[in-house]
Amino acid sequence: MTNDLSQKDLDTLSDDELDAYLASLQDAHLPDEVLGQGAGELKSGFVALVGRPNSGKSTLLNACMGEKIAITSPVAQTTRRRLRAVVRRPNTQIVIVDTPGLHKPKDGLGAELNRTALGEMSDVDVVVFALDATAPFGRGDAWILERMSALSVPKLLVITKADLAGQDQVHDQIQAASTLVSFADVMVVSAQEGFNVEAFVSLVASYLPKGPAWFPEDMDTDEPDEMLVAEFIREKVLRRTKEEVPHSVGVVCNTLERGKGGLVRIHATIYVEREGQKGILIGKGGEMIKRVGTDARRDLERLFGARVYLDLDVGVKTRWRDSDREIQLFGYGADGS
Ligand SMILES: Nc1nc2c(ncn2[C@@H]2O[C@H](COP(=O)(O)OP(=O)(O)OP(=O)(O)O)[C@@H](O)[C@H]2O)c(=O)[nH]1
Repeated sequence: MTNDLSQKDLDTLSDDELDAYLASLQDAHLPDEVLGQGAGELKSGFVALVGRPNSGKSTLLNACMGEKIAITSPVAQTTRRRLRAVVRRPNTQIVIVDTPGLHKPKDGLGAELNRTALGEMSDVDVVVFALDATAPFGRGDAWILERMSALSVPKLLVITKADLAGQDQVHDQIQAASTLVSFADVMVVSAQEGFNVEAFVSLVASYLPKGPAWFPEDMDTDEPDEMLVAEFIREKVLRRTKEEVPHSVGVVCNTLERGKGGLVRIHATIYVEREGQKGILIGKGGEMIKRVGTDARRDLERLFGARVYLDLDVGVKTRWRDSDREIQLFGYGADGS
């Protein structure tokens, strides 16, 4: 089909012909390296990491990236947004989509996180089920696998935290999961020790189609800087506080400015649900909030490769986890935007 049809010609095309014409135009404007010509054909696509909370999804994503993009913690439901990050290897671009852990929801936030994770499964080229080698296989896992079994894309099983488990445990997990889903492949990894991480990347890549580079060379994630900042700060709160405080925390990055000499100035507010939690988070003489700030600044300086001035304050938003509006304002769940 010719590349310069007039509007009149376009009006005469069927839907299929119009699709083909638009695709040919798009290809004509893409550079060779994007189309996978020249340097060799590119394999690329989207891969969803799903599983129960705490199964090690975000840690595995970071290990594949070789840098920290996703926040991790021992607190279940650490991940509250779908996060896309690009793992690059020669002639390969894998967009890994980290999703919130699927669980039985106790509030509006939990329900939204589940919706997000389930939604991502249906819109990718490959789905990877992350199963913690050390956590007893349970109804939660079975529930996720039932949903996965209906998908027509390749399904992979990754057994995580191999450094903590014996061979029998790993074997039992593989058996239990494989009775519910016919996996195209299985891989056992320890993201913490770097065991089989590269093999996992190669395995995933082998299931990707040939395609365009979905992300530009200099972009590792489509997550806005403000959101990464808010999440990095939230991670430090999760790691420093206990009991009900971690789940009640939401963080907003109010301003982020790059100043003279590369200094990045950030002002963020950490919200909790009750005055008592606010007291815990500030701590005696402001000790706790200072620690959170110091921890977060260290990570943020690594992220931006620049000095960071971090100004934190603490606010209260009563029962925000049951308010759809507040959940959206924080940017949690949904399509991650
Ligand atoms: N020993 C060991 N611990 C790990 C490994 N991978 C993850 N963990 C730990 O397991 C905990 C949960 O890891 P995350 O990566 O946050 O798990 P997640 O699946 O993203 O969790 P959610 O955000 O709740 O869905 C953290 O404390 C990690 O340090 C591993 O390979 N070995």
